[in-house]
Amino acid sequence: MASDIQKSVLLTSFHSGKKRVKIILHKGNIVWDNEKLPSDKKSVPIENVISVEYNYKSCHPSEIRQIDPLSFTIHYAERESGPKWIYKKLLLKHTDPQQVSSWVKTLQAHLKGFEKRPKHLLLFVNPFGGKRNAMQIYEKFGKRLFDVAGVEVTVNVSQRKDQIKDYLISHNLEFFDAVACVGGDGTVSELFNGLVLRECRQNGIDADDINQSLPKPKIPIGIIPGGSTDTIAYCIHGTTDVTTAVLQIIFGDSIGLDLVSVYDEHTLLRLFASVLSYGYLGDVAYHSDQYRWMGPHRYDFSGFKKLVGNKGYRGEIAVYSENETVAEEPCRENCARCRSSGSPNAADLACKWRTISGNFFMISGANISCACSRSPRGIAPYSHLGDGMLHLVLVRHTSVLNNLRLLLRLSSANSKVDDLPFVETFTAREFCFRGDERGSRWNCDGEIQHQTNIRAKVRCQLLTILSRGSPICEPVQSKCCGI
Ligand SMILES: Nc1ncnc2c1ncn2[C@@H]1O[C@H](COP(=O)(O)OP(=O)(O)OP(=O)(O)O)[C@@H](O)[C@H]1O
Repeated sequence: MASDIQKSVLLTSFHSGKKRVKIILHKGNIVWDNEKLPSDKKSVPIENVISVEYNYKSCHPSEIRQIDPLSFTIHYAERESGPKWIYKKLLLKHTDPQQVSSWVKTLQAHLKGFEKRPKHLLLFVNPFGGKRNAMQIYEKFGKRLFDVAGVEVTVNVSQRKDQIKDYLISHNLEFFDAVACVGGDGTVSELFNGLVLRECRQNGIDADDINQSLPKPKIPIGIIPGGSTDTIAYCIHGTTDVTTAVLQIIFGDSIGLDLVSVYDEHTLLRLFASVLSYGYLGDVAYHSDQYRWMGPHRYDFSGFKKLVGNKGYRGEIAVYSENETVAEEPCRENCARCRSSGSPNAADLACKWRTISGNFFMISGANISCACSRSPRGIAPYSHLGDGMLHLVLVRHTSVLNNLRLLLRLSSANSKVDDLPFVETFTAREFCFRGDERGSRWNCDGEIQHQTNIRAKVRCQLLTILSRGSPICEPVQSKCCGI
Protein backbone atom coordinates (compact mmCIF):
# COMPACT_ATOMS: atom_id res chain seq x y z
CA MET A 1 0.00 0.00 0.00
CA ALA A 2 2.76 2.44 0.95
CA SER A 3 4.37 1.96 -2.45
CA ASP A 4 1.00 2.59 -4.24
CA ILE A 5 0.77 5.91 -2.41
CA GLN A 6 4.30 6.76 -3.46
CA LYS A 7 3.49 5.99 -7.11
CA SER A 8 0.21 7.99 -7.48
CA VAL A 9 0.57 11.33 -9.20
CA LEU A 10 -2.27 13.80 -9.83
CA LEU A 11 -2.05 17.43 -10.86
CA THR A 12 -5.07 19.71 -11.36
CA SER A 13 -5.98 23.37 -11.05
CA PHE A 14 -9.07 23.81 -8.89
CA HIS A 15 -11.03 26.71 -7.49
CA SER A 16 -10.95 27.10 -3.74
CA GLY A 17 -13.26 30.00 -2.81
CA LYS A 18 -12.31 32.84 -5.12
CA LYS A 19 -8.77 31.58 -5.60
CA ARG A 20 -7.30 29.22 -8.20
CA VAL A 21 -5.08 26.58 -6.65
CA LYS A 22 -2.77 24.18 -8.38
CA ILE A 23 -2.84 20.97 -6.38
CA ILE A 24 -0.54 18.00 -6.75
CA LEU A 25 -0.55 14.51 -5.28
CA HIS A 26 3.04 13.36 -5.36
CA LYS A 27 5.06 10.91 -3.26
CA GLY A 28 2.30 10.54 -0.68
CA ASN A 29 1.92 14.29 -0.16
CA ILE A 30 -0.84 16.67 -1.24
CA VAL A 31 0.81 19.97 -2.16
CA TRP A 32 -0.92 23.23 -3.03
CA ASP A 33 -0.33 26.98 -2.93
CA ASN A 34 -0.63 28.55 0.45
CA GLU A 35 -3.29 31.28 0.29
CA LYS A 36 -1.53 33.52 2.81
CA LEU A 37 1.94 33.19 1.35
CA PRO A 38 1.49 32.46 -2.39
CA SER A 39 5.22 31.91 -2.82
CA ASP A 40 4.98 29.11 -0.27
CA LYS A 41 3.62 25.68 -0.95
CA LYS A 42 1.51 23.88 1.58
CA SER A 43 2.14 20.16 1.93
CA VAL A 44 0.01 17.63 3.79
CA PRO A 45 1.15 14.00 4.02
CA ILE A 46 -1.67 11.62 3.15
CA GLU A 47 -1.34 10.12 6.67
CA ASN A 48 -2.69 13.42 8.00
CA VAL A 49 -5.80 13.36 5.80
CA ILE A 50 -8.89 12.49 7.82
CA SER A 51 -11.36 11.96 4.96
CA VAL A 52 -12.23 13.07 1.45
CA GLU A 53 -15.83 13.48 0.36
CA TYR A 54 -18.04 15.02 -2.30
CA ASN A 55 -19.89 18.13 -1.21
CA TYR A 56 -23.66 18.43 -1.42
CA LYS A 57 -25.57 20.81 -3.66
CA SER A 58 -27.25 23.55 -1.67
CA CYS A 59 -30.97 22.88 -1.49
CA HIS A 60 -34.03 23.61 0.63
CA PRO A 61 -34.00 21.66 3.95
CA SER A 62 -37.19 19.82 2.90
CA GLU A 63 -35.52 18.41 -0.24
CA ILE A 64 -33.34 15.31 -0.46
CA ARG A 65 -29.68 16.30 -0.47
CA GLN A 66 -27.84 15.65 -3.72
CA ILE A 67 -24.14 15.14 -4.22
CA ASP A 68 -22.40 17.86 -6.21
CA PRO A 69 -20.12 16.07 -8.76
CA LEU A 70 -18.13 19.28 -9.27
CA SER A 71 -16.90 19.86 -5.75
CA PHE A 72 -15.22 17.96 -2.92
CA THR A 73 -13.56 18.55 0.45
CA ILE A 74 -10.28 17.26 1.87
CA HIS A 75 -10.49 17.09 5.67
CA TYR A 76 -7.04 17.00 7.19
CA ALA A 77 -5.07 17.69 10.35
CA GLU A 78 -1.89 19.60 10.90
CA ARG A 79 0.37 20.19 13.82
CA GLU A 80 0.58 23.68 15.21
CA SER A 81 3.88 24.59 16.80
CA GLY A 82 4.45 22.04 19.56
CA PRO A 83 2.36 18.96 20.22
CA LYS A 84 -1.09 20.37 19.36
CA TRP A 85 -2.93 19.24 16.24
CA ILE A 86 -5.68 21.21 14.56
CA TYR A 87 -8.43 20.20 12.15
CA LYS A 88 -8.63 21.94 8.75
CA LYS A 89 -10.44 21.47 5.47
CA LEU A 90 -9.85 22.39 1.86
CA LEU A 91 -12.90 22.80 -0.38
CA LEU A 92 -12.16 22.42 -4.11
CA LYS A 93 -14.27 22.94 -7.24
CA HIS A 94 -13.82 22.11 -10.91
CA THR A 95 -15.98 22.40 -14.01
CA ASP A 96 -15.04 18.86 -15.11
CA PRO A 97 -16.63 16.09 -12.95
CA GLN A 98 -13.94 13.63 -14.18
CA GLN A 99 -11.23 15.66 -12.48
CA VAL A 100 -13.16 15.75 -9.21
CA SER A 101 -13.96 12.05 -9.38
CA SER A 102 -10.36 11.11 -10.09
CA TRP A 103 -9.14 12.97 -6.96
CA VAL A 104 -11.91 11.69 -4.71
CA LYS A 105 -11.44 8.07 -5.83
CA THR A 106 -7.64 8.13 -5.60
CA LEU A 107 -7.53 9.75 -2.17
CA GLN A 108 -10.30 7.56 -0.76
CA ALA A 109 -8.48 4.47 -2.04
CA HIS A 110 -5.34 5.55 -0.22
CA LEU A 111 -7.27 6.20 3.00
CA LYS A 112 -8.82 2.72 2.81
CA GLY A 113 -5.30 1.33 3.02
CA PHE A 114 -4.87 2.74 6.53
CA GLU A 115 -6.31 -0.40 8.05
CA LYS A 116 -5.40 0.47 11.62
CA ARG A 117 -7.75 3.44 11.65
CA PRO A 118 -10.68 2.48 13.91
CA LYS A 119 -14.11 2.24 12.26
CA HIS A 120 -16.10 1.16 15.33
CA LEU A 121 -15.19 2.85 18.60
CA LEU A 122 -16.53 2.09 22.05
CA LEU A 123 -16.31 5.36 24.00
CA PHE A 124 -16.79 5.61 27.76
CA VAL A 125 -17.66 9.00 29.21
CA ASN A 126 -17.16 9.68 32.94
CA PRO A 127 -19.64 12.43 33.91
CA PHE A 128 -18.24 12.64 37.44
CA GLY A 129 -14.53 13.51 37.04
CA GLY A 130 -12.87 16.90 36.44
CA LYS A 131 -15.31 19.75 35.94
CA ARG A 132 -18.11 17.21 35.34
CA ASN A 133 -18.31 18.25 31.70
CA ALA A 134 -16.97 15.15 29.92
CA MET A 135 -20.16 14.73 27.89
CA GLN A 136 -20.00 18.37 26.74
CA ILE A 137 -16.33 17.85 25.82
CA TYR A 138 -17.29 14.89 23.64
CA GLU A 139 -20.25 16.71 22.04
CA LYS A 140 -18.20 19.84 21.32
CA PHE A 141 -14.87 18.41 20.17
CA GLY A 142 -15.27 14.71 19.49
CA LYS A 143 -18.61 14.00 17.84
CA ARG A 144 -18.17 16.16 14.75
CA LEU A 145 -14.60 15.01 14.09
CA PHE A 146 -15.51 11.33 14.45
CA ASP A 147 -18.41 11.96 12.00
CA VAL A 148 -16.03 13.59 9.52
CA ALA A 149 -13.67 10.62 9.84
CA GLY A 150 -16.51 8.10 9.40
CA VAL A 151 -15.90 6.51 12.80
CA GLU A 152 -19.02 4.92 14.26
CA VAL A 153 -19.00 5.72 17.97
CA THR A 154 -20.96 3.82 20.62
CA VAL A 155 -21.13 6.07 23.69
CA ASN A 156 -21.45 4.57 27.15
CA VAL A 157 -21.85 7.02 30.06
CA SER A 158 -20.60 5.51 33.34
CA GLN A 159 -23.14 5.45 36.17
CA ARG A 160 -20.81 4.49 39.01
CA LYS A 161 -17.20 3.91 39.96
CA ASP A 162 -15.73 0.72 38.45
CA GLN A 163 -18.59 0.30 35.99
CA ILE A 164 -16.27 0.81 33.01
CA LYS A 165 -13.85 -1.80 34.36
CA ASP A 166 -16.65 -4.31 35.03
CA TYR A 167 -18.13 -3.72 31.58
CA LEU A 168 -14.83 -4.37 29.85
CA ILE A 169 -14.18 -7.55 31.81
CA SER A 170 -17.50 -9.14 30.91
CA HIS A 171 -18.86 -7.76 27.61
CA ASN A 172 -18.30 -8.89 24.06
CA LEU A 173 -16.01 -6.40 22.33
CA GLU A 174 -15.74 -8.18 18.98
CA PHE A 175 -17.64 -5.46 17.14
CA PHE A 176 -15.16 -2.75 18.19
CA ASP A 177 -11.67 -2.09 16.91
CA ALA A 178 -10.79 0.42 19.65
CA VAL A 179 -11.94 1.47 23.12
CA ALA A 180 -11.58 5.05 24.38
CA CYS A 181 -12.65 7.27 27.25
CA VAL A 182 -13.35 10.89 28.04
CA GLY A 183 -12.16 11.34 31.61
CA GLY A 184 -9.17 11.74 33.87
CA ASP A 185 -6.50 9.31 35.02
CA GLY A 186 -8.97 7.32 37.14
CA THR A 187 -11.12 6.67 34.09
CA VAL A 188 -8.15 5.61 31.94
CA SER A 189 -7.12 3.33 34.79
CA GLU A 190 -10.57 1.67 34.80
CA LEU A 191 -10.17 1.10 31.07
CA PHE A 192 -6.83 -0.72 31.16
CA ASN A 193 -7.51 -2.57 34.43
CA GLY A 194 -10.68 -3.93 32.83
CA LEU A 195 -8.96 -4.90 29.58
CA VAL A 196 -6.01 -6.67 31.23
CA LEU A 197 -8.25 -8.60 33.65
CA ARG A 198 -10.48 -9.57 30.71
CA GLU A 199 -7.46 -10.89 28.83
CA CYS A 200 -6.30 -12.83 31.93
CA ARG A 201 -9.71 -14.45 32.27
CA GLN A 202 -9.88 -15.39 28.62
CA ASN A 203 -6.41 -16.94 28.72
CA GLY A 204 -6.86 -18.68 32.09
CA ILE A 205 -4.06 -16.64 33.69
CA ASP A 206 -3.98 -16.09 37.43
CA ALA A 207 -3.62 -12.30 37.65
CA ASP A 208 -2.79 -12.52 41.37
CA ASP A 209 0.46 -14.37 40.71
CA ILE A 210 3.25 -11.80 40.40
CA ASN A 211 5.42 -14.31 38.52
CA GLN A 212 2.92 -14.70 35.70
CA SER A 213 3.49 -12.62 32.59
CA LEU A 214 0.31 -10.65 31.98
CA PRO A 215 -1.35 -10.89 28.54
CA LYS A 216 -1.45 -7.82 26.31
CA PRO A 217 -5.00 -6.62 25.50
CA LYS A 218 -5.62 -7.00 21.77
CA ILE A 219 -7.69 -3.86 21.46
CA PRO A 220 -5.95 -0.43 21.42
CA ILE A 221 -7.16 2.37 23.65
CA GLY A 222 -7.72 6.08 23.02
CA ILE A 223 -7.49 8.73 25.73
CA ILE A 224 -9.50 11.95 25.56
CA PRO A 225 -8.75 14.18 28.56
CA GLY A 226 -11.76 15.15 30.67
CA GLY A 227 -10.51 14.91 34.26
CA SER A 228 -8.72 17.21 36.69
CA THR A 229 -5.01 16.60 36.02
CA ASP A 230 -5.09 14.29 32.98
CA THR A 231 -1.46 13.30 33.51
CA ILE A 232 -1.64 10.20 31.33
CA ALA A 233 -3.14 12.11 28.39
CA TYR A 234 -0.57 14.91 28.79
CA CYS A 235 2.42 12.56 28.87
CA ILE A 236 1.23 10.59 25.86
CA HIS A 237 -0.05 13.33 23.53
CA GLY A 238 2.17 16.12 24.97
CA THR A 239 -0.93 18.21 25.63
CA THR A 240 -4.39 17.98 27.18
CA ASP A 241 -5.90 19.54 24.06
CA VAL A 242 -9.06 17.55 23.28
CA THR A 243 -8.96 17.97 19.47
CA THR A 244 -5.40 16.58 19.47
CA ALA A 245 -6.54 13.55 21.48
CA VAL A 246 -9.50 12.89 19.16
CA LEU A 247 -7.27 13.12 16.07
CA GLN A 248 -4.85 10.60 17.60
CA ILE A 249 -7.69 8.09 17.77
CA ILE A 250 -8.75 8.83 14.19
CA PHE A 251 -5.19 8.39 12.82
CA GLY A 252 -5.03 4.89 14.35
CA ASP A 253 -1.25 4.98 14.89
CA SER A 254 -0.14 3.59 18.20
CA ILE A 255 2.60 3.47 20.81
CA GLY A 256 3.31 0.92 23.53
CA LEU A 257 2.81 2.00 27.14
CA ASP A 258 4.23 0.17 30.16
CA LEU A 259 1.84 -0.65 32.98
CA VAL A 260 2.82 -1.47 36.54
CA SER A 261 0.99 -4.19 38.49
CA VAL A 262 0.70 -3.64 42.26
CA TYR A 263 0.21 -6.53 44.72
CA ASP A 264 -0.26 -7.04 48.43
CA GLU A 265 0.76 -10.38 49.96
CA HIS A 266 -1.92 -12.33 48.11
CA THR A 267 -3.59 -10.44 45.29
CA LEU A 268 -3.21 -8.03 42.43
CA LEU A 269 -4.54 -4.73 43.79
CA ARG A 270 -4.53 -2.87 40.47
CA LEU A 271 -2.41 -1.79 37.53
CA PHE A 272 -1.27 1.80 37.15
CA ALA A 273 0.07 3.90 34.29
CA SER A 274 1.22 7.18 35.83
CA VAL A 275 2.41 7.13 39.45
CA LEU A 276 2.16 5.22 42.69
CA SER A 277 2.85 7.52 45.65
CA TYR A 278 3.10 7.02 49.38
CA GLY A 279 3.42 9.72 52.04
CA TYR A 280 2.73 13.27 50.92
CA LEU A 281 1.01 12.53 47.58
CA GLY A 282 -0.85 9.55 49.08
CA ASP A 283 -2.18 11.77 51.85
CA VAL A 284 -3.12 14.55 49.40
CA ALA A 285 -5.11 12.12 47.21
CA TYR A 286 -6.90 10.64 50.24
CA HIS A 287 -7.65 13.98 51.86
CA SER A 288 -8.60 15.86 48.66
CA ASP A 289 -11.35 13.41 47.72
CA GLN A 290 -13.56 14.92 50.47
CA TYR A 291 -13.24 18.27 48.66
CA ARG A 292 -14.18 17.09 45.16
CA TRP A 293 -16.72 19.94 44.98
CA MET A 294 -13.74 22.33 44.69
CA GLY A 295 -12.81 20.73 41.33
CA PRO A 296 -9.08 20.69 40.51
CA HIS A 297 -8.42 23.27 43.31
CA ARG A 298 -8.95 20.52 45.85
CA TYR A 299 -5.35 19.44 45.20
CA ASP A 300 -4.00 22.91 46.07
CA PHE A 301 -5.99 23.04 49.28
CA SER A 302 -5.06 19.55 50.48
CA GLY A 303 -1.51 19.96 49.18
CA PHE A 304 -0.96 23.02 51.35
CA LYS A 305 -2.39 21.35 54.47
CA LYS A 306 -0.22 18.25 54.09
CA LEU A 307 2.87 20.31 53.27
CA VAL A 308 2.61 22.27 56.51
CA GLY A 309 1.70 19.06 58.41
CA ASN A 310 5.08 17.65 57.27
CA LYS A 311 4.58 14.05 58.35
CA GLY A 312 7.36 11.50 57.95
CA TYR A 313 6.82 7.79 57.30
CA ARG A 314 9.23 5.03 58.25
CA GLY A 315 9.72 2.21 55.83
CA GLU A 316 12.02 -0.04 53.87
CA ILE A 317 12.09 -0.21 50.12
CA ALA A 318 13.75 -2.92 48.04
CA VAL A 319 14.51 -1.96 44.45
CA TYR A 320 15.14 -4.43 41.60
CA SER A 321 17.19 -2.74 38.90
CA GLU A 322 20.17 -3.05 36.59
CA ASN A 323 21.11 0.62 36.74
CA GLU A 324 22.66 2.68 39.50
CA THR A 325 21.77 5.96 37.83
CA VAL A 326 18.98 7.55 35.80
CA ALA A 327 19.93 8.37 32.18
CA GLU A 328 19.02 12.00 31.40
CA GLU A 329 17.27 11.32 28.15
CA PRO A 330 13.61 12.35 27.82
CA CYS A 331 11.02 10.23 25.99
CA ARG A 332 9.72 11.65 22.70
CA GLU A 333 7.91 10.47 19.56
CA ASN A 334 9.69 7.57 17.81
CA CYS A 335 11.77 7.12 20.97
CA ALA A 336 14.64 4.75 20.20
CA ARG A 337 14.87 3.54 23.81
CA CYS A 338 11.16 2.56 23.89
CA ARG A 339 11.38 0.98 20.42
CA SER A 340 14.24 -1.31 21.44
CA SER A 341 12.63 -2.23 24.78
CA GLY A 342 9.38 -3.24 23.08
CA SER A 343 11.09 -5.69 20.73
CA PRO A 344 10.79 -9.39 21.60
CA ASN A 345 14.58 -9.69 21.98
CA ALA A 346 14.84 -7.08 24.72
CA ALA A 347 16.30 -9.37 27.39
CA ASP A 348 15.84 -8.98 31.10
CA LEU A 349 19.27 -7.56 31.89
CA ALA A 350 21.32 -8.45 34.91
CA CYS A 351 19.20 -6.91 37.65
CA LYS A 352 19.90 -7.03 41.36
CA TRP A 353 18.02 -6.10 44.52
CA ARG A 354 19.14 -3.27 46.83
CA THR A 355 17.45 -2.02 49.99
CA ILE A 356 16.99 1.51 51.28
CA SER A 357 15.33 2.34 54.58
CA GLY A 358 14.56 5.50 56.51
CA ASN A 359 11.99 8.14 57.31
CA PHE A 360 10.37 9.46 54.13
CA PHE A 361 8.22 12.48 53.31
CA MET A 362 7.22 10.83 50.03
CA ILE A 363 7.97 7.75 47.93
CA SER A 364 6.87 7.80 44.29
CA GLY A 365 7.17 5.18 41.57
CA ALA A 366 6.62 7.01 38.27
CA ASN A 367 5.88 4.92 35.19
CA ILE A 368 5.83 8.06 33.00
CA SER A 369 7.25 11.55 33.55
CA CYS A 370 3.93 12.62 35.15
CA ALA A 371 4.19 16.03 33.52
CA CYS A 372 0.95 18.00 33.61
CA SER A 373 -0.05 21.66 33.64
CA ARG A 374 0.75 21.82 37.38
CA SER A 375 4.14 20.17 37.04
CA PRO A 376 5.47 20.89 33.53
CA ARG A 377 8.40 18.45 33.69
CA GLY A 378 6.80 16.01 36.08
CA ILE A 379 8.26 14.18 39.01
CA ALA A 380 10.32 11.92 36.70
CA PRO A 381 11.29 13.94 33.58
CA TYR A 382 13.39 11.08 32.17
CA SER A 383 10.88 8.29 32.65
CA HIS A 384 9.93 6.64 29.35
CA LEU A 385 6.51 5.50 28.16
CA GLY A 386 7.63 2.07 27.04
CA ASP A 387 11.11 1.12 28.26
CA GLY A 388 10.01 -1.42 30.87
CA MET A 389 11.29 0.69 33.78
CA LEU A 390 9.77 2.95 36.39
CA HIS A 391 11.53 5.81 38.15
CA LEU A 392 11.55 5.72 41.92
CA VAL A 393 11.81 9.08 43.64
CA LEU A 394 12.56 8.85 47.37
CA VAL A 395 12.17 12.08 49.36
CA ARG A 396 13.58 11.92 52.88
CA HIS A 397 11.68 13.54 55.75
CA THR A 398 13.14 17.00 56.29
CA SER A 399 12.01 20.57 57.07
CA VAL A 400 8.86 22.29 55.78
CA LEU A 401 11.15 24.71 53.97
CA ASN A 402 12.77 21.85 52.07
CA ASN A 403 9.32 20.43 51.24
CA LEU A 404 8.48 23.80 49.79
CA ARG A 405 11.70 23.75 47.72
CA LEU A 406 10.67 20.35 46.39
CA LEU A 407 7.20 21.55 45.39
CA LEU A 408 8.52 24.73 43.81
CA ARG A 409 10.89 22.67 41.69
CA LEU A 410 8.11 20.31 40.70
CA SER A 411 5.98 23.20 39.53
CA SER A 412 8.83 24.82 37.60
CA ALA A 413 9.40 24.33 33.88
CA ASN A 414 13.17 24.67 34.25
CA SER A 415 14.30 22.67 37.25
CA LYS A 416 14.20 19.10 38.46
CA VAL A 417 14.12 17.53 41.88
CA ASP A 418 16.78 14.84 41.82
CA ASP A 419 19.70 17.16 42.61
CA LEU A 420 18.13 18.18 45.93
CA PRO A 421 20.23 16.64 48.76
CA PHE A 422 17.22 14.91 50.38
CA VAL A 423 16.02 13.27 47.13
CA GLU A 424 17.29 9.97 45.63
CA THR A 425 16.18 8.53 42.29
CA PHE A 426 16.46 5.01 40.88
CA THR A 427 15.23 3.20 37.83
CA ALA A 428 13.55 -0.08 38.68
CA ARG A 429 11.82 -3.05 37.08
CA GLU A 430 10.25 -3.98 40.37
CA PHE A 431 10.10 -2.70 43.96
CA CYS A 432 8.78 -3.79 47.28
CA PHE A 433 7.78 -1.59 50.26
CA ARG A 434 7.34 -2.40 53.94
CA GLY A 435 6.16 0.36 56.25
CA ASP A 436 4.47 1.13 59.59
CA GLU A 437 0.92 -0.22 59.74
CA ARG A 438 -0.40 3.21 60.71
CA GLY A 439 1.43 4.86 57.83
CA SER A 440 0.17 6.71 54.81
CA ARG A 441 -1.91 5.36 51.92
CA TRP A 442 -0.82 4.68 48.37
CA ASN A 443 -2.10 6.95 45.64
CA CYS A 444 -2.31 4.83 42.51
CA ASP A 445 -3.14 6.89 39.38
CA GLY A 446 -5.10 9.19 41.72
CA GLU A 447 -7.04 6.31 43.32
CA ILE A 448 -6.49 5.32 46.98
CA GLN A 449 -5.01 1.95 47.94
CA HIS A 450 -5.30 1.27 51.67
CA GLN A 451 -2.70 -1.54 51.96
CA THR A 452 0.68 -0.31 53.23
CA ASN A 453 2.94 -3.20 52.24
CA ILE A 454 3.01 -3.62 48.52
CA ARG A 455 5.07 -5.00 45.65
CA ALA A 456 5.06 -3.42 42.18
CA LYS A 457 6.30 -4.85 38.89
CA VAL A 458 6.63 -3.13 35.49
CA ARG A 459 4.98 -4.83 32.50
CA CYS A 460 6.77 -3.62 29.40
CA GLN A 461 4.42 -2.09 26.77
CA LEU A 462 1.41 -4.04 28.00
CA LEU A 463 -0.94 -1.45 26.53
CA THR A 464 -1.36 -0.16 22.99
CA ILE A 465 -2.33 3.52 23.00
CA LEU A 466 -3.71 5.31 19.97
CA SER A 467 -1.28 8.18 19.63
CA ARG A 468 1.64 9.29 17.52
CA GLY A 469 3.31 10.49 20.73
CA SER A 470 4.62 13.89 21.57
CA PRO A 471 7.49 15.88 20.08
CA ILE A 472 9.99 17.28 22.50
CA CYS A 473 8.83 20.82 23.21
CA GLU A 474 9.23 23.59 25.74
CA PRO A 475 7.19 22.76 28.81
CA VAL A 476 4.36 25.18 29.58
CA GLN A 477 4.66 27.36 32.67
CA SER A 478 2.80 25.95 35.62
CA LYS A 479 -0.41 27.64 36.71
CA CYS A 480 0.22 27.31 40.44
CA CYS A 481 2.79 26.06 42.91
CA GLY A 482 0.81 23.05 44.12
CA ILE A 483 1.22 19.65 42.52
N1 LIG B 1 -20.68 7.90 37.20
C1 LIG B 1 -19.71 7.91 38.12
N2 LIG B 1 -19.99 8.31 39.39
C2 LIG B 1 -19.02 8.36 40.33
N3 LIG B 1 -17.73 8.04 40.10
C3 LIG B 1 -17.40 7.65 38.86
C4 LIG B 1 -18.37 7.56 37.81
N4 LIG B 1 -17.74 7.14 36.68
C5 LIG B 1 -16.43 6.97 37.02
N5 LIG B 1 -16.24 7.27 38.31
C6 LIG B 1 -14.98 7.34 39.08
O1 LIG B 1 -14.67 8.74 39.14
C7 LIG B 1 -13.35 8.87 39.65
C8 LIG B 1 -12.71 10.15 39.17
O2 LIG B 1 -12.56 10.12 37.78
P1 LIG B 1 -11.28 10.68 37.02
O3 LIG B 1 -10.04 10.18 37.67
O4 LIG B 1 -11.49 10.38 35.62
O5 LIG B 1 -11.40 12.24 37.25
P2 LIG B 1 -10.50 13.21 38.13
O6 LIG B 1 -10.12 12.55 39.43
O7 LIG B 1 -11.22 14.52 38.22
O8 LIG B 1 -9.24 13.42 37.17
P3 LIG B 1 -7.67 13.09 37.38
O9 LIG B 1 -7.59 11.65 37.84
O10 LIG B 1 -7.09 13.29 36.01
O11 LIG B 1 -7.17 14.06 38.40
C9 LIG B 1 -12.65 7.59 39.24
O12 LIG B 1 -12.34 6.91 40.42
C10 LIG B 1 -13.71 6.80 38.47
O13 LIG B 1 -13.58 5.43 38.74
